[in-house]
Amino acid sequence: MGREFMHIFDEWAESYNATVQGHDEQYQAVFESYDQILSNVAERATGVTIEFGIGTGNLTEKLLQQEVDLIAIEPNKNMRQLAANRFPALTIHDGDFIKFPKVAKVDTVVSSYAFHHLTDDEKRRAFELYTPLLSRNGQIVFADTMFENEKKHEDMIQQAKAKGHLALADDLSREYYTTVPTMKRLLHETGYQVQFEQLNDFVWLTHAKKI
Ligand SMILES: C[S@@+](CC[C@H](N)C(=O)[O-])C[C@H]1O[C@@H](n2cnc3c(N)ncnc32)[C@H](O)[C@@H]1O
Repeated sequence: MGREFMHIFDEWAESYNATVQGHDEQYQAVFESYDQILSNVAERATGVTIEFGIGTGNLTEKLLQQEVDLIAIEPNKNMRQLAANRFPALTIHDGDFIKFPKVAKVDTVVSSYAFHHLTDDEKRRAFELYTPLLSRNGQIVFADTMFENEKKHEDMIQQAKAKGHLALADDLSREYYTTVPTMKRLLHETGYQVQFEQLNDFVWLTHAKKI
């Protein structure tokens, strides 16, 4: 579920790695410190780790280097193909944050730049699904665009418009970017304690531990 933005990735897959490297001016601030952001997520992963929305596999590569036991999930066919070419030995499952192959216990759930494709109700549903799957000290580690509050979200849309970054402004208005207080509430209500860290002007780290 939350697959309504697939057509964007059909188009974007081929040039995605150029975007994260800063070649698209509109998205430079979103992908500022991209490599460190992904390392920050990967370094926290232990044991059986499920990654949602692997895209071209940039976080995946770091997770494989750390030798976690990885289950890779990606709903977009073009992205899956690019990642499959990069990691021929890895099975990449067609799935999403909510519909994914049945798995036994998981120690870590990770994702980068993807959770905003779910509405807040779907985010809650995802956390509810992960709670029984996670082991006793299980954790969720996500890096994604979020905002301190709704006003900050609106300010960033206006700033993007003022800079002529209309594609970014559209994206920030269209997709389901949430706020830190909402994320905190959803996690508390579904059985987690959580800490947040801001990693650039857009991206926050969410590190939740099952209570
Ligand atoms: C911006 S890319 C991020 C890719 C990679 N994780 C990274 O950090 O570079 C977002 C990815 O999320 C995937 N995606 C979109 N909707 C999703 C959903 N509902 N569940 C899981 N992944 C989703 C897209 O297909 C795409 O590969």
